[in-house]
Amino acid sequence: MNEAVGIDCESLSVRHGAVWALRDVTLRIGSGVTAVLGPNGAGKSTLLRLLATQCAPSRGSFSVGGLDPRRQSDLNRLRLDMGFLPQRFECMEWSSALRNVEYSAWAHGVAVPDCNEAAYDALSMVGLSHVAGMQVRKLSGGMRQRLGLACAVAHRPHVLILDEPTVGIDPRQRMDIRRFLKDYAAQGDVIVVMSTHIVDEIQTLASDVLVLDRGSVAFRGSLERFRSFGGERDGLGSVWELAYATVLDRSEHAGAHGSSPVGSA
Ligand SMILES: Nc1ncnc2c1ncn2[C@@H]1O[C@H](COP(=O)(O)OP(=O)(O)OP(=O)(O)O)[C@@H](O)[C@H]1O
Repeated sequence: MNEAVGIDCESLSVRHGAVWALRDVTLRIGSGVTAVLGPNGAGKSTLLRLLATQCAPSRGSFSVGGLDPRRQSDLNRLRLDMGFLPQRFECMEWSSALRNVEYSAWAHGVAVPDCNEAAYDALSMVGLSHVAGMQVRKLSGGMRQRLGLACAVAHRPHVLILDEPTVGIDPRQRMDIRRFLKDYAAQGDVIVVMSTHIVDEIQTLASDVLVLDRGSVAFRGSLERFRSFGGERDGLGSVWELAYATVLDRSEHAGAHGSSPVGSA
């Protein structure tokens, strides 16, 4: 995969009964880290699950580097080059952390003799080498989250889809994970799409920002452009939180008046 490669979404929509969890999302996600923000229920997890090929859209389509997941051969290739950390990470509770990561590496096409080294590398990357032999059920919540990240990256995918990867993790470990993700994305031909409610963490990590609101794109643009909505600090929130609030306010206003959302692309 090269620099020009990205994820192209065309009118992506997901409907659950009467609820449109995602509505006509058309955008391109390039290499680097794209942070996905939005209120509870905005459609972030739905979008990430779609991109991770865990579900199909009700309408619309997307492709990754020209691979169209509607074609079985493309889907197979795509899944081997993709890592996904879902919001609720499930794994083999009675097996060791190492076994779980080895399994994930193997399931993503790593040759059997290489799985052990790949798993150790991944555990080391997320700071879990010291619990490699421990049963997963004995890990703390934050350790589990990091294990999920290790499973997602063990096969060194070019596309990494992460649903709130830093939730429940203490501040120091959060910093380590941000550093890890930044380094991972800096390989140049890697696409990282991650959702977060910790708006401030995007400044150290993201190159691009996507804000969803009620299933639609409320903002899509560079980190710098997003920041320009932040104005001056008023003591209640950081410039990033203010930018987020401004974008959502404008999105609500635009929705109420039937005009285009802020900065959508
Ligand atoms: N399986 C489902 N059945 C019915 N409705 C669903 C289902 N999954 C999601 N939804 C609805 O779709 C909308 C988007 O949900 P989604 O989980 O994508 O939001 P989110 O932005 O990830 O929220 P959060 O920040 O709380 O994780 C919500 O209204 C949710 O209730």
